[in-house]
Amino acid sequence: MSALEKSPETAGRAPLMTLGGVSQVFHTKAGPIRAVDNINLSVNPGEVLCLVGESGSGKTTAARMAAGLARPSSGEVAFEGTDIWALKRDDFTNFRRSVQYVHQDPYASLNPTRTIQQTITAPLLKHGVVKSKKAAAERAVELLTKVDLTPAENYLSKYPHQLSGGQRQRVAVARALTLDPKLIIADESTSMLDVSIRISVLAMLGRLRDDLGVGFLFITHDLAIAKYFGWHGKTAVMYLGRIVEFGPTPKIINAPTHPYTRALIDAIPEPDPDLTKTKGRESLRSLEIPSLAHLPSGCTFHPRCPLFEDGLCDGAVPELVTIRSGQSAACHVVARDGVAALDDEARSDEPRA
Ligand SMILES: Nc1ncnc2c1ncn2[C@@H]1O[C@H](COP(=O)(O)OP(=O)(O)OP(=O)(O)O)[C@@H](O)[C@H]1O
Repeated sequence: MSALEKSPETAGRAPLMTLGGVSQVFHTKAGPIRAVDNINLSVNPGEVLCLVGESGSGKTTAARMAAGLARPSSGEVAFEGTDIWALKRDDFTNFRRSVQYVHQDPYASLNPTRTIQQTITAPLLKHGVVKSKKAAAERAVELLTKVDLTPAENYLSKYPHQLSGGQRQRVAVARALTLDPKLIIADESTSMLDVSIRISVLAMLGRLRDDLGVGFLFITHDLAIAKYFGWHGKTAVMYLGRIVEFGPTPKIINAPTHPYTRALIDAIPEPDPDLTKTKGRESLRSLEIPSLAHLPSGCTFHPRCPLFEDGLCDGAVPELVTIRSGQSAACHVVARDGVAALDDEARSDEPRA
């Protein structure tokens, strides 16, 4: 199944969000760089889609296009079946209300001169969600309680600098909920927090995911976090602007079919250092990530890939094709030989050359 195909239960309904053949080119001093290259993705109502990849793989650029914060160089971003860049002004405003972006660094996104109450009530009043300041204050208390900032009254008069990182992130989530979004885009929203706080914020987000039925586009560089948050959803793995593997999260974690996904999974540390898996790293031909300004030909993973075959992998760009039910990968060797190619690699210490 390609990233755009619909599952039987959603067939006939437009996905909530679709990125169709979307690219983003930035013109830099080093020349044009294709930060996102022709990606296809969709999120259905209430579904979690995790976008995973190393730093610089294009996750934030893709997320900003999904949120309507940046216009793609080519391709279509559709919300509930309609191209967002063809929407009339009022409809675009409604779209922006329906899709809320929760940023990695809440300190940068919360206004330092506004109290928490002002932060939460401003969008409620601006968009006419409530009729009076009193109703807005009551709703602020409800929303702060929803994100586990209790008793909420203790937080209303505080400023962002008086809160911890975890508390600020909860305020950012509460603010995102003010306009009853249908989709929340959470961009590395726990990566700056200490581990124990990260887990409690993730647990809170997980509860909202289950209780509110909101769709999530969940961006992380950490497959372990995608596993935790998106187990019942789908995961797309990005590498240098392209999607290299897509499928249900349990399949991506337990039975990855792209050598890059396997390397990412092998790099997840085990709690016991003696058990730390490093095999994937060892079998990579190079640890260096190529520059977007000078991309390798063909499959851009080929200079690092343990399955590299001369003339095949450095030729054409591999398409994302179904490898097994519901799971697709962009790898010439796996597309040709099936997952047996990966088993061969596991049996051999020597990379193919
Ligand atoms: N406005 C811009 N102008 C030029 N280059 C940009 C711009 N925004 C992003 N890039 C480049 O595009 C590439 C992808 O960046 P992006 O932030 O989308 O990646 P990412 O996967 O989200 O990484 P990170 O996890 O570090 O945020 C990077 O090489 C980045 O330097």
